[in-house]
Amino acid sequence: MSTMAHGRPVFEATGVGKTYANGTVALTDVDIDIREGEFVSLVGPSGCGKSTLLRMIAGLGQGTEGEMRWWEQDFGAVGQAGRKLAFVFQEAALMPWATVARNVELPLRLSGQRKNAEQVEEALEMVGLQDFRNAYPRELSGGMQMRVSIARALITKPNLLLMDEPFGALDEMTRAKLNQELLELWERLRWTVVFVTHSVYESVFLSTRVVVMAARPGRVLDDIVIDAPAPRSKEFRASHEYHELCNQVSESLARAAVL
Ligand SMILES: Nc1ncnc2c1ncn2[C@@H]1O[C@H](COP(=O)(O)OP(=O)(O)OP(=O)(O)O)[C@@H](O)[C@H]1O
Repeated sequence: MSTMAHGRPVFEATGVGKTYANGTVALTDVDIDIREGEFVSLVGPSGCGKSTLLRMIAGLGQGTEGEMRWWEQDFGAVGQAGRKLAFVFQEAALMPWATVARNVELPLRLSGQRKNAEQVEEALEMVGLQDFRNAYPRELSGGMQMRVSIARALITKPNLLLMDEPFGALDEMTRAKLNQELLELWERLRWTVVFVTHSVYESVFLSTRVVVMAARPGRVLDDIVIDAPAPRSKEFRASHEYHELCNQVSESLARAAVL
């Protein structure tokens, strides 16, 4: 899987810094290079700038220093064929008055597209929610609501999927199940993913690379390649290799915490 690091560049940041208007230095001198097909997790102590960086990759907020490139171009090129990105937030953020199908369809409607039934079905099928197309969000568990949120991102057929702690609010069992499902989708569809998490275990299970960040000011401390082959499953979680990698990320995080 490490060979994928040689794919074409999807996102590159060089010397990127971000100082908020109130003077908080959220990021300083960040260099990061994300290649096609990678699954990159951002981990680090609270306040190290993970969400800030993810939002900047999404074009939601500019840096105050440095340079960012998307598919070797500026942000203006994002949205064209082969250069689409989608964002999944920690909260499922569904419209409570609309059915699952209507929620999933939203991005297509917002872009003025009609006759979306087939694509809605396809997206629902990817997350295993075909039988819930007419249900309302309140009728679903937290894990199912998050699946709807993921389907709503997938319907746009993104090339780059940005996920900000999507499973942070779920119980361990549901989280492990959704990790497995996400990985299976990633193995099948081969998007590039940038994933923010607080969980070392989750980051190692999912990623081809774990980027460890430190706080005050937010910066990249370590970049750890997770060179375990796909498909990853319960056996990988139980393996010696997995635990070794988790230790490596934990040690790096411990260093980040005392900096
Ligand atoms: N809109 C804003 N205005 C001012 N400061 C902000 C803003 N958003 C974030 N910050 C600050 O920037 C720093 C980085 O925040 P950010 O949310 O990116 O970190 P994080 O690593 O995602 O944190 P967490 O793990 O707690 O979600 C923090 O000190 C935070 O208080």
